[in-house]
Amino acid sequence: MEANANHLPNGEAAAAVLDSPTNPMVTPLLTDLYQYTMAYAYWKGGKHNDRAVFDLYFRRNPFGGEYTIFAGLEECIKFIANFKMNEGEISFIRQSLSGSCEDGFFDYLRELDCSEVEAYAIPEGSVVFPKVPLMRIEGPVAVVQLLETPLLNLVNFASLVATNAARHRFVAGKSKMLLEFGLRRAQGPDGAITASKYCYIGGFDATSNVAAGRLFGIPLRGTHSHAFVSSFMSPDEIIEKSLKSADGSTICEDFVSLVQTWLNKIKAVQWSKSSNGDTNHSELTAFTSYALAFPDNFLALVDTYDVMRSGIPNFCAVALALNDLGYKAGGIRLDSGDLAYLSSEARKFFQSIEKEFCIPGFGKTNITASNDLNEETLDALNKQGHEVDSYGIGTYLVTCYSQAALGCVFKLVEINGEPRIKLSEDVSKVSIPCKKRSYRLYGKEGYPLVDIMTRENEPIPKVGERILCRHPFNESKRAFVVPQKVDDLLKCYWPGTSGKPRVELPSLNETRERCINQLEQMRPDHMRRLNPTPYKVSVSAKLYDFIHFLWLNEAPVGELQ
Ligand SMILES: Nc1ncnc2c1ncn2[C@@H]1O[C@H](COP(=O)(O)OP(=O)(O)OP(=O)(O)O)[C@@H](O)[C@H]1O
Ligand SMILES: O=P(O)(O)OC[C@H]1O[C@H](OP(=O)(O)OP(=O)(O)O)[C@H](O)[C@@H]1O
Ligand SMILES: O=C(O)c1cccnc1
Ligand SMILES: [Mg+2]
Repeated sequence: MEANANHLPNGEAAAAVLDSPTNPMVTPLLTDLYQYTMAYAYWKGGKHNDRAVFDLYFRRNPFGGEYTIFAGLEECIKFIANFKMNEGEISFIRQSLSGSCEDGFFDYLRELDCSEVEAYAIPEGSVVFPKVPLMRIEGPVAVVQLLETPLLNLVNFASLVATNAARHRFVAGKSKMLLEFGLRRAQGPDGAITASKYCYIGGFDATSNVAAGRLFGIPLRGTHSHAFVSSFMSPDEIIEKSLKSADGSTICEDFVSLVQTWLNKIKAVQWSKSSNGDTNHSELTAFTSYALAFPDNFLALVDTYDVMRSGIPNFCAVALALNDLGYKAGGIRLDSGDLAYLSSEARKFFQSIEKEFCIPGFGKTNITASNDLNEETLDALNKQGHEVDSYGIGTYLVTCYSQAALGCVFKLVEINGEPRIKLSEDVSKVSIPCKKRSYRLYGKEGYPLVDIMTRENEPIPKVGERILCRHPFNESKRAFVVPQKVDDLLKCYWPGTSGKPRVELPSLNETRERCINQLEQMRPDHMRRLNPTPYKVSVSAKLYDFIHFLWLNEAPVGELQ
C-alpha cells in the first residue's frame, strides 16, 4: 500500500468532487466513430452490458530508452468521472450513424455514465515498462469501448513528453535549472499546455507558458527577447533615470550615468585586446531600461550583437550599478553560438569582475543557455565542459522531436469472466490475457528488479519468499526472485459501484516528486543513454501456462499440402 495514498470512502458518486478535464474538448465525442458503431452493435445485440476488462499499455519504451514515465492519469479519471452526453452530442451521433439505428439506442446514450465502470491504474508519475497495464478499465463493454480513444489520447502524449523531460533532466544533471520554453513551437494550444504540465512532472523546474502557470500552478520563469534589445536606439530614450536602492534608503537620480561610469571602469581594467573597447550603446540602453523596470531580477539576453565584446561587458556594467544600490543581478541568457565556449568565457569574465571590484558572489552569476537544445546537445556540452546553470528548452522537448508517439494500446483481456487474447504474427503484439494484478519486486540493493503480472486470484508475492518470474513469451527466459519489497502497482482510482475505496488524485507537485524519486531509485544501467539494460517484465508461472494454453486454443492449426 502506498505510504501517502489517501483513500476516500466510496458510495456517493465521486463525480461531484472531480473537476472536468483541463481541455473542454475532452468530451464523449472525442473518440473514433467506430467506438459508437460498435456501441450500437453491442446494444442491438443485447451485449452492451457484458462485463469487459481492458488493459491500457505500451509495447516499447520511447527514445531508444528502457523506461517510460506514466502520465495523463488525472485527466483520464476526471474524464471518466464527468462522462455524460448532452442532447447536442446525442443528436450529432444520431446524424452520424446510419438512419436505421433505433431510437432506443439514443435513450440508452442519454442515461450513459461511468457509474458501472471501475478504473485501476499505476500512480501517475511512476516509472513504467512495456506490457505492464498502466490502467485496467472494467465495466459494461459498450461504455468502456467508448473510453478507449480518449484514454489513449490523454495518456500517449502526456507519457511521451514526461519521459522526454525526464531524459533531458537525466542528461542535464540534478543541479541545473530546467525551463520549458516550448509554447511557440508546440503542436497547437493543447500540445503546448499538455507539454508544460507533463514536462514539469518529468522534472523541469518552470515554464514560460503563462496559461499553464495559471492552470496548474507551475512556477513561471523567463528572460527577454532579442526584439527588446534591438528596439532601443539611443540612451536618450530613457527618460526616467532614477532608481531607489534595494532597502529604500537612498535614490540614485541618474542610474544611466552610474551604468556608464561602471562601463568605463570595466573597460579600463578588463579588455581592449580584441576590440576598440566600445560596446553597443543601444544594447546598453536596453539592459539599463530592463534594470530600471526590474532592478531585483535583472536579466539580459547578451547575444544580440556580440556576446564577449558587447553583451557581457554591458551586462556587467548594469549589474555593478545595481550592486551599488544593493540589488543582485539575475543573470544572462546565451541564445546562439558555441554555448560551451561562451558560457566558459562569460564565467571567467564574471570571476575577474568579482576579483577586480571585490564583489562577492559575482563570479557565480547565473548563465542560462537556449537555442535548439536537446539531449544530444546537452550531452555534448557536458563532454566539452561548460558553465551553464540553467537551460531553456523548447522545440525538441515539447514536440518530442525524436519520437512522435508512444503507441499505447487498449486491449480486451476478459469478457464476462472469460479471458481473451489477441494473436499476432508479431509476438510482441500478442496481448496478455486475463484480469491481472501487477507487482514490482525489489532486490537486496533496493533497486526494482522485475515487474510481474499474475492472474487476479493468485496469492500476492511475499517479501522473502521465492517466486518464479517468467518471460511472457520466451520459454527459456525465467528467473527466481526473492523480493525484499513488493509494490502492488494497480490502485483503484474509480471504483464504480464496487464499494472499493478510491485513491485520491495527488497534487501536481506530489506527482512530480513521485517521478523524481522513482527515477532516482532505478538501477543506473537501465537509465544510461547508450545501450541501456532492459528492465525485466514477467508473468507468474500460472499466467504463463494460461497464456500459452489460450494461445493454442485460439490459433487455428494450419494444414500443409
Ligand atoms: N558547444 C556546443 N556543442 C554542441 N552543440 C552546440 C554547442 N553550442 C551550441 N550548440 C548547438 O549548435 C546549434 C547551433 O545553432 P546554429 O547553427 O543555428 O547557429 P546559431 O548559433 O543559432 O546562430 P544564429 O542563431 O546566430 O544563426 C544549436 O542547436 C545549439 O544548441
Ligand atoms: O530553441 P528552442 O529550444 O525551441 O527554445 C525556444 C527558442 O525560442 C526563442 O527563439 P525565437 O522564437 O526568438 O527564435 P530563434 O531563436 O529561432 O530566432 C528562444 O530564443 C529560444 O531560442
Ligand atoms: O523567457 C525566455 O527567455 C523565453 C521564453 C520563450 C521562448 N524563448 C525564450
Ligand atoms: Mg533560438
